[in-house]
Amino acid sequence: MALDGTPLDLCISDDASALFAQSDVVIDFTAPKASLTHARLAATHKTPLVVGSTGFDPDQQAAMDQATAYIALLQAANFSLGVNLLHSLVRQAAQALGPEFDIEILEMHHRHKADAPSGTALALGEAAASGRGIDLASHSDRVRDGITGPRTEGHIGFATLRGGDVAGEHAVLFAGAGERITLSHQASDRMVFARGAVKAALWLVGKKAGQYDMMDVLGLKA
Ligand SMILES: NC(=O)C1=CN([C@@H]2O[C@H](COP(=O)(O)OP(=O)(O)OC[C@H]3O[C@@H](n4cnc5c(N)ncnc54)[C@H](OP(=O)(O)O)[C@@H]3O)[C@@H](O)[C@H]2O)C=CC1
Ligand SMILES: O=C(O)C1=N[C@H](C(=O)O)C[C@H](O)C1
Repeated sequence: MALDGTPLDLCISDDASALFAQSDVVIDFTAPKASLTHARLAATHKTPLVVGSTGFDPDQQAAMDQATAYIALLQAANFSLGVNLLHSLVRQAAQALGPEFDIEILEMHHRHKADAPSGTALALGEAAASGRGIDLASHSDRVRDGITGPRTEGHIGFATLRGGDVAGEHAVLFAGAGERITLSHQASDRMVFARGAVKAALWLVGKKAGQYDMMDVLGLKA
């Protein structure tokens, strides 16, 4: 029942298997281990699945990828229009500016966030690395502490802030000699993620098994 008394027609249950069996599509924003369980249930019931959870380690992500042989799986670290557009802008800037510009990615989230750097920061890192033509895993500095020495040339740096109720802020800095460009996005309301996820779920129904992301939904694929 909504606050104004309107019936919501929602069913709340702890039977995930029944949920997957009876749904046209499922949206999951939980945590990596739970999302893996849900991907297995989705594969069993052939139910399309939208996943927003972040913080998967490489083995967990590989297991998620395997599910795409059986179901339409749409996974995205960020369901806002702005961040998905930012991916394209970052790739373009990284390519145009070249290696004389150092790339640093800064993110801030609310005090409850479990994973760092955020999934969005890592995805923006992937976009920058692809614009640069480098592999992110072997060209990133995710933590700096103590006598670190000079910046490692060509690496992409990450910095993480946590506090309060910040919905999600990301900035990608391109720092060169005598000038700096910053591309940034601020989410001021977590509803942008919820609305994006519902849009993605409606888009995913009826799609063949495979891997999809928010760029597919928004028509932003290069
Ligand atoms: N892609 C995007 O656009 C966005 C992604 N996220 C990501 O979504 C995830 C959740 O974030 P957030 O909502 O802030 O986190 P919360 O901790 O507020 O919510 C997580 C929810 O998942 C539930 N949950 C955890 N494990 C299970 C399980 N095994 N079975 C069923 N439910 C489970 C929790 O239930 P309980 O409370 O009972 O433990 C809780 O309700 C994070 O990984 C976050 O980074 C968040 C916002 C946007
Ligand atoms: O945990 C959050 O809140 C968010 N998580 C996602 C991430 O890790 O990038 C997306 C958004 O920034 C909010």
